[in-house]
Amino acid sequence: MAALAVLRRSAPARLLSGTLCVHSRVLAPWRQYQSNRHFSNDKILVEMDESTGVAVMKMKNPPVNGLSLELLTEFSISLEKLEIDRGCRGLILTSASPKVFSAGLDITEMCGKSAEHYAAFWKAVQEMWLKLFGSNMVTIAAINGSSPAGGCLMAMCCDYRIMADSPKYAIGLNETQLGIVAPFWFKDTMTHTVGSRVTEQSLQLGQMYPAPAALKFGLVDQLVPEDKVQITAAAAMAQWLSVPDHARQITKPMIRKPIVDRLVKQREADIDNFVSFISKESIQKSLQAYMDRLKQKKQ
Ligand SMILES: CCCCCCCCCCCCC/C=C/C(=O)SCCNC(=O)CCNC(=O)[C@H](O)C(C)(C)COP(=O)(O)OP(=O)(O)OC[C@H]1O[C@@H](n2cnc3c(N)ncnc32)[C@H](O)[C@@H]1OP(=O)(O)O
Repeated sequence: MAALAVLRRSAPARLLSGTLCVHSRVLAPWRQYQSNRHFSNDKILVEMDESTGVAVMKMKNPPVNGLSLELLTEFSISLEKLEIDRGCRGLILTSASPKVFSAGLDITEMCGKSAEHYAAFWKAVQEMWLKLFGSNMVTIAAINGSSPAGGCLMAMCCDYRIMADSPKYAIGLNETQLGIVAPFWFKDTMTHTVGSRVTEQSLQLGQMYPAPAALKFGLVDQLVPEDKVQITAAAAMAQWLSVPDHARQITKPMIRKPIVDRLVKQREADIDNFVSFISKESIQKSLQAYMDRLKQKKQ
């Protein structure tokens, strides 16, 4: 068993993330974490149940859990801590705010900032994706509200998705509706989840799907009443964890490693693409107009 535990924390982590070098940097917080099984940053709350080996991670960036640079950074640090914790086998990702899982990338991080800021922000988005999509743990998204764009990306990174059964809540990659373009690794993640044809159509149209429609083509795996999302996620996790870790952990990268590697190989070029795209005056105008529409919706 000890050998298997080592396998869980070594080989697949190397295979998937390509970011093992950061482990040494997190040793100090990890020691702190050992004595305190709940930890909280400003934007991320983690509750670890030692009896089940399952951590519940809640995003808490009201009002809509916009994925800001701060949230993304805290997310990646927290996930890294769990990843190296031998007692943690599963992660349930959810929102501390009712009605919204995540509104996706915080648009204010992509408006009117410097090229250096855009580069740092995009690197944090990449890091979140590499860690979550490449995680060794069983990952389940408990989608307790709307989940556009980057929120949908996070949910798709997980192994299994449970969503609140309400037509009020929608999920999808709506980037083109903002006049922006989902990068290739967003597209790869959606293709991995629902296949090429649906992805092609969804991405071009920037389609948001109400929960019942999302279930029909497998963008989410299960719908349950809103107040049952967390308990259902815990039950699904127990089922996933009944599979021996070593077998599941060798299987997961068979599918995901080539997708992860594609971004790892061109991270810098992808950052350059993002910075040059987002800095264009026409794109800035589109984003500003979209933000104005969001605010007008309320009046
Ligand atoms: C050669 C070319 C190569 C191409 C290269 C490609 C390079 C890459 C290009 C760029 C790629 C970027 C990828 C982007 C991904 C994203 O995630 S973009 C974000 C998209 N998100 C959205 O569209 C969501 C918008 N929000 C909503 O739909 C709703 O807010 C909600 C989530 C459904 C919640 O609704 P409700 O509860 O009614 O809240 P609201 O009243 O609408 O909002 C409350 C306040 O929050 C603000 N807000 C909402 N979303 C965001 C956000 N994403 N970022 C920042 N702020 C947001 C909203 O404006 C309200 O603000 P106030 O009025 O000040 O209260």
